[in-house]
Amino acid sequence: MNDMRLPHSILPLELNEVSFVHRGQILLDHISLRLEGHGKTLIMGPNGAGKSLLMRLCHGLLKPTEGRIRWSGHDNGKPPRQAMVFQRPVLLRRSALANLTYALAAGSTRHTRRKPLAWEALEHFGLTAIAHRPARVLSGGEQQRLALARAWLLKPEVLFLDEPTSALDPAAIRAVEDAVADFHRQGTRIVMSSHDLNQARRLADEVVFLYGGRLIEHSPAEVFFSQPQTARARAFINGDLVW
Ligand SMILES: Nc1ncnc2c1ncn2[C@@H]1O[C@H](COP(=O)(O)OP(=O)(O)OP(=O)(O)O)[C@@H](O)[C@H]1O
Repeated sequence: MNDMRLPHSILPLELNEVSFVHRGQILLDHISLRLEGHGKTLIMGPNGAGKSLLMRLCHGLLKPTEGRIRWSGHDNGKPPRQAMVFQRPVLLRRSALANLTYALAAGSTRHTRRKPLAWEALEHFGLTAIAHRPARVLSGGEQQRLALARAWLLKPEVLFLDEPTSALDPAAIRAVEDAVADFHRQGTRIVMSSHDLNQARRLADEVVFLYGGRLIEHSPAEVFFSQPQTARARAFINGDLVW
């Protein structure tokens, strides 16, 4: 597949004082963040810190209560060249192959191109043997690879992954991490949340650390892991309970 970067980039992604409030509870609190370049950003933080919410807002599934999210300087809502993979993949009650051809149809790919492209993606993600199986009976690892194959077909410039490996065994985790590296090699900007410190050390170029809905640190991975700036990040890295 060709380099996924196109001449007119949707980056930088800029969040300016973004808050998300639900029933009077501040779940994300004045987050300002700028993502650009070609790195892999790991969003880290304890349960309930707001990692998923932050990515859903960036992806355009939710609207901020306050503040502004801009792609490449525009407030135009969801830009087309970004995709999201969830912890539990959302798949249609159809075969694996049909999940892919459906996504291509929704993206208005010509009818005659859909099956060849879908087979190419199945092959790329090692899924040809299960092409005709209903997506919902696939194992967790196969479902996640199918979700990645679907995202791959969209050629996203930015890929959000919300704890994509949290329910998987080591071999399936490896397959997802290899796929993430593959996306990145093809030019896709990665933004991924994870609880797993080892995984973050393996993958991250930079870390965004959230705590209680606030952005506490945003730094290069080597700085975050060797010289965290806050006691909370230090405790998190040491595996202490963070309250
Ligand atoms: N769409 C929503 N509407 C209202 N509240 C929400 C919504 N999504 C999440 N929340 C709440 O916001 C808080 C942060 O949730 P979020 O899922 O972003 O945390 P997280 O850091 O991803 O946690 P985990 O690591 O457990 O997945 C939680 O208290 C959650 O109940």
